[in-house]
Formats: sequence, structure tokens, C-alpha cells
Amino acid sequence: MRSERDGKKGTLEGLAPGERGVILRVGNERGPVKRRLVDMGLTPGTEVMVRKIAPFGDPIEVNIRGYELSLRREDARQIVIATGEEAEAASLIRRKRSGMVQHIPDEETLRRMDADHAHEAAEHGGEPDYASHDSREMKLALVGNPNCGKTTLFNALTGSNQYVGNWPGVTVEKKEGRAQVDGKPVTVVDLPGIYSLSPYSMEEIVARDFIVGEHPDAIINIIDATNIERNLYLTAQLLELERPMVIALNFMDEVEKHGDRIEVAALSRGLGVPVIPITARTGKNIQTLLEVAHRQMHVGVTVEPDDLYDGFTHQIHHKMGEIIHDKAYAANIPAHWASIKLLEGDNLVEEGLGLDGGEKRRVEAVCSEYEGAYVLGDRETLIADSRYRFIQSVVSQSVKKGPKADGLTLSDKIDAVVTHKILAVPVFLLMMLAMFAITFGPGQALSDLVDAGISGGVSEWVRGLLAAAGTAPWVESLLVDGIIAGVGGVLVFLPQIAILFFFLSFLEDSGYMSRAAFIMDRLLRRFGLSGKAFIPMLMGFGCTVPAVMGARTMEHEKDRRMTIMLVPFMSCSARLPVYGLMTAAFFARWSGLVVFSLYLLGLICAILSGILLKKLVFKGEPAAFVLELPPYRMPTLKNMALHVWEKVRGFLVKAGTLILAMSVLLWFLKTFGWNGGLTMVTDAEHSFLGGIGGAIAPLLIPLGFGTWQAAVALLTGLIAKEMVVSSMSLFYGFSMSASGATVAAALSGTFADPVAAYAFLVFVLLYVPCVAAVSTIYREMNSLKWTLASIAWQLGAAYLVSFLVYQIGSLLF
Ligand SMILES: Nc1nc2c(ncn2[C@@H]2O[C@H](COP(=O)(O)OP(=O)(O)OP(=O)(O)O)[C@@H](O)[C@H]2O)c(=O)[nH]1
Ligand SMILES: [Mg+2]
Repeated sequence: MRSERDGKKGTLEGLAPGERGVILRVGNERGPVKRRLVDMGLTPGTEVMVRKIAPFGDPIEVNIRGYELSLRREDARQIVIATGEEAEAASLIRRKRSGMVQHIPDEETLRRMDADHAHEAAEHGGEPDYASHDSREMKLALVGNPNCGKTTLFNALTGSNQYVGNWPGVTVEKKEGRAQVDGKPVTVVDLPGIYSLSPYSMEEIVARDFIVGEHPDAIINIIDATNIERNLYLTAQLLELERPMVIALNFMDEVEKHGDRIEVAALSRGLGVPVIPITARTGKNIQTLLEVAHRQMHVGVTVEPDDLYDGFTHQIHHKMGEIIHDKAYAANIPAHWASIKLLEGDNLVEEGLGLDGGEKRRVEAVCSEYEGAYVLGDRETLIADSRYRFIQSVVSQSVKKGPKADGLTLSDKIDAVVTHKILAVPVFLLMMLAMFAITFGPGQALSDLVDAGISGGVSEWVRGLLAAAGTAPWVESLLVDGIIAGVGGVLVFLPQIAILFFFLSFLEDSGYMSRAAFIMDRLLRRFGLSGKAFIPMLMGFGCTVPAVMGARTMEHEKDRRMTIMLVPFMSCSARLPVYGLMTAAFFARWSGLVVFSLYLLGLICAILSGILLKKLVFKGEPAAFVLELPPYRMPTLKNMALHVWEKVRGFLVKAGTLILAMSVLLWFLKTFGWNGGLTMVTDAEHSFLGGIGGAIAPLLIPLGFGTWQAAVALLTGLIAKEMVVSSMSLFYGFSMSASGATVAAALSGTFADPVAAYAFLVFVLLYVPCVAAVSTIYREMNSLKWTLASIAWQLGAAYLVSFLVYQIGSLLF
């Protein structure tokens, strides 16, 4: 019998935490999962180590090429590995074999290639077009892997405040901004992150279409210097585009902290493009970067990407070029790149070129020749391998890893708890509980202070002023009962909203989001979603609009639609004022717990909907789950303050515009009615609102709050959820500094008991989010049918669940 040390062959799935192996083969069939694995560095010959196994035994987290990646067991099963001596033997054989089959082009071929290149350059105008460059504003594209700091750099260059977070997939659409270089303005374009130029998900397609289709004048390729090998894989593909390019070596602060050394000059020599070390977070060296990028735009193409491949790949690539070269120029697709993409089997490029039958057959023949010559794998892996070997040769000459920090890194220590196989889920729930307890505990006290200020101070002051001026009673009513009650009623919740966003932004900036996806994958997969869906769901605690857009990172269209259907159930911050008002009135001592139960209920409804939708509509296999887990980073105060401020500002603007206007409108509709003509009514029940609300109210009786006030409040909530609070304070005219008991007494007309109040909260939690969210859903779904379906689903869920809550609750309490 052989001992463990002798090594064994098996799949990655079989490794225990801490075990290492060398990849022999990745998958049998070509497909998106396999391509993604290969793009992310899982190529034959690479060492992998299993780091962790998620709660419930799936997915697993591996370390590959110096970074952490999570993948499912079923995908890990496709990866054949060897361990111990077996691994050494395997890599020896591999080296020999690949040496054996390497064809070095002979002198004659090389000469012919050179001549071709010269010919090509002359024919298609290799000279840069200075005149046209000077007459229009030039465009610089920021391109790089997800989470490598593109947006941070974008913000530093353009002075913008675009969203930055420590997880892959923050940016999902392209954004333009302006920067100055040599006194001239240039346009800088921030793009979603990509791992390769073979896109999978919607936001990645945006990036590739821009880079390849819209011809930016130069590319700034940002590289995470702490993870250079994997990042350079995209660089290799960008070099294939033969565009003016400069490399921004980001995260230099972390490199220095780790004690690594990067020979920038050697790296630049190896890659054939300028490399500028920067720290995007502090803005260090970014002006130099901009100047070099600008120079590159004028210099034009500076690289000869043929060096990227081994001799045989080079030769095959050349053959491919001969077949498609004219078509590529006609289709305005870079020929060198198109040839290599065809060899990799990229369908999008194949369609774009519009090859005829004969050409397709010749392309196939070349591909077969390529695959046939190697014993090691299919063309996709072969090309990736070729690129990675080039990268390794460059990296080995330019990067010196510092003395490895012995023992566990900080990230490991945090992960030991946060992704622990038993503790992970309780830790998540505890974190949420703490977040809501603080928001609704001490946060509530802060709100009360503001509250006292507004109602005690402002209202009384305005009342006094108006009385002194002797204005008509309706003016006082409009100002005090309409505007101050409506807008002020919402404004008092500002501190709580700020606190909630402070916590959310801490989670987003720290690196927890990817871990949450890692922990939840197994659970979410039950209803056919990947753990990635959990990221948009968590974002939904902030605001539904960006969360719905965040679903773009889902690889399958089905998954994306389903995620969009679920996200509105997550309780957004606009619902917070409603919780604040009602819990203070009806659940004084238990308000934190009651609110937590609502957040949890939203989550549960999302998951239950997922299970149902999966059974009914979105049948099929869940998409792959391959997700990078970035190291934890201490969130910067500046970034968090910025997030909070953006939200607070948005909230203030909303209060000053939408909510103000709506409050005036509501006041009007509540104060006047139609009685043969426009008349001021004494009893609001006879007002316009009373009429509208009264028509809907009977529907709400089974839910416990069948009054016109509740009906109207819910209607106005469609405009913005905060309006529910404005409406209530408008209708019941309770003073805002009133104690919970007084408010409860005022509201007792609608809510006979806490059960009815809770049912109302449940309805507010689950029913259709605001118009802004619905219009985002419409845009992202790009279908009226789906938008209506989503509205109907949410209304149905809200009605059903609050019905159950009220009916069952009334029996129990
Ligand atoms: N220490 C350090 N952190 C940085 C630096 N640049 C960016 N970060 C952090 O890295 C994380 C990712 O930054 P982003 O700018 O959102 O990255 P991105 O490339 O736009 O990511 P996606 O939009 O997801 O593709 C954030 O937590 C940043 O604060 C840097 O130079 N040093
Ligand atoms: Mg970004």
C-alpha cells in the first residue's frame, strides 16, 4: 500500500482543508463554467490548496495563484489533480510533453510572417492619426479585473463619487468622467470588471463591447499588484487587441506592507508597455499615469503580441489569421485578437465575423490541428496555458515575494469565525440583529431629539408667527398640518437612516459581501440561484434600485430575472420610517426585535418566493458559482462617510421635493371635497382622499386596517415608502413630539391592537416598492410582462402574508 506521502490522483473535490494538489486537467467538456475556471487561473500545472469548506459542506474555498476563490463541489469534481509525489511526477511529464510537441517556426515561416505584418501595417494605416486626435476629446478606458480599484482610480482622476466597495461586481454599468492632462480635457470611462475578454454576464458584455467595439484611444489596464499573476491574464488579452495601453499597478501600499518587491522596469520590459505603480486610494502617482496614458494615445500601438504564445500556438494563430483576416477588418474587429478568440472557441466573435461555410470549415480544421498536436487538453486550456506561461516568465523576472507573513493573515483569522461551518449563519444573523438593534435603539433616541426640535420648536414657532401676522386659518393648516407634518414626519428618521447606511457601508467596504455569498450559496442553490444572488439581496437593505441593477452580475438570464423578483422583498431604508413610527407607538419595549423580525420576514419571503418561482417559472439548472473572495480591508472613514452622505443627501432632496409636493397635494385632497363644487370639508372622510381611500378600505378589512387612512397611506407609499409616515401624521395630526402612547392613541382609529399594526407593517414590508424601483425593474427586465408580474407577485405576497398574520395573530393574542 502506498502512503499519503506518495501522493494520489483524484479530483479537487477530494482534498481536505489544508491539502495541496497540482491540476492535471480541467473538465471534459467545453462550457462556460470551465472557461471561467480557466480564465481565473485554474490551468493544468497550477498548484491549488483547499482553504475552507463552507457551512453544510459546500462550496469550497481554494487558494490558487495567491488568491482566494470559491467554487462548488460539482465544479471541483471536474478538476483532476494529483498530490504529493504523484504531483511532482505529473508536472515533470507535463513539462516534457509540452516541450516535445512545441513546434518552433522555421526561418522561412518567420520571414514570411514579418513580411505579412509589414504589409498589414501599410495596408491598414499603422500610423496614428494625429490630426483627428487633436480635434476631439480623447477617451481613456479603465479596464481591469473586478475589485482591482478601477472606480477608486476613476474617482481620484475625475473627482467623481462613484460607488466603491470591496467585492467583485460593484460597478455594473459604464460611467464617464472628465480629467485634465497637459491642460487638455480627456474623457475617462470606468467599466465593470472582467476576468477575460470572453464575457459571461451582462455587465461583462458591457465592458467587452466598449473595449473592442468603441475603440477607446487608450486603455489604462489596472492591475491588483498583490495578485499579479491572475490579473495579468486579462492584460495578455488586452495586448492581443494591439491598442495603445498603459498598465497601472495598483495597491502599491499593500505590496509595500507585505514586503513584496516588484521590479517595475522589468515588468514593463517583459510586457512591452509602460507600467506605472500607483495607489488609487491615496491618489499617489496617478497624475504620472495620466500623462503616460496620454503619451501612449499618440504613440499608438506599442506591442507585438506574438511573444505571448509558444511557437506552435503562434504558428496556428497565424494560420487562423490568414483565413479570417479580411473579414476581421471588414467587421472592424482587431484581426490578431479575433484569430486567437476563434481558436479559443468564442461564439460571439465567430458571429461577429460572419464567416461563410468554407471559412468555417477551414477554421475548424485549424482548431483540430491545434488540439491534435497536444496531449494535454483542449484548445481553450491550451491557449490559457500558453498565456499563463508567458505571464509566469514575466512575473518570475520582476516580482520578488517578501518573507511570507508567517501564520495566519488577518483575513484568515476573521474568516475562521465568519465562514465557520457552524458559526457562519448565526454570526450573520447576529450581525444583522446588532445592526437593527443599534439603528432602532440608540438611533431612535437620536430621532426623538430631532423630532422634539421640529415639532416643539419649528411648528410652534411657525404657528406663533402666522397668528401674529393674522393669516387665514388654511395657510396655517397647510404649513403646519401639511408641510411640517408631512416632511418633518419623515425627516425625523434621518439619523436612523444614516446609522443604517453606516453599517451597510462597513459591510460592503470590509469584504464581507463575498463571504455572505459564499455562506449562502448552498441554501440559495436549493431554489436554483447561485450564492451571488445574495449580494444584490443584501444591497436591498439599503435601496432596491441599485440592488436590482446589481443582479446584472448573475451569469444566467433566468437567474438575473429571478433575483430581480426577490430583491424587492428585502426591506429597504425607505421603509425604516414606517417601522420607526409604528414600533414606537405599539411595541415600545420590543421595537428592535419587532423590526428585526420584519427584516427576517422579508428575507424569508424572498427565499420562499424563490422556491415557488423556481418550481413554476424558472426551471433549470442553477448557474455556476465561481467567486473571488477578496481580502478583508479596513474600510476608510472617508469612503464610509461618502456613502452615508450620498444617502443622507438623497434623502434630504427627496424630502424637499417629492415628499414636500406630495404632502401639499395630500393636504389639499384631505382638506377639500366635492359637494356640488370645491368645498373645504370639516370631516376628512368627506374629502377627496376619504372618497378614494374609502373605496379601497373594504379590501383591507380582513388585514385588520380597513380604514380610508390606511388605504391612502399605502397608496402614497407607492410614490415613496416614506410617504406612509407623512400620510399618517397628516391624517391623524398627532404632534410629532408625542410619546409612543399618544401616537398609538391617535392611530387607534385604524389599528385596534398591535396585531393589526404588525399586519400593516408586514404589508408595508412586502408590497410593491416605490415607483423608482418599479421603473428600474422595468428597465432591467426590459419587458412589461415581467414588470407587471413582479408587481402582482409582491402585491399578492403582501396581501396573503398580512392576512395570515392578522387572522392567526388575532386568534393567538
Ligand atoms: N489599500 C488600497 N485599497 C484600495 C486601493 N484601490 C482600491 N482599493 C480598495 O479596493 C476595493 C475595490 O475598489 P473599487 O474601486 O470598487 O474596485 P473596482 O475595480 O471598481 O471593482 P468592480 O467595480 O467591482 O469591478 C475597495 O475596497 C477600495 O477601497 C489602493 O490603492 N490601496
Ligand atoms: Mg468599480
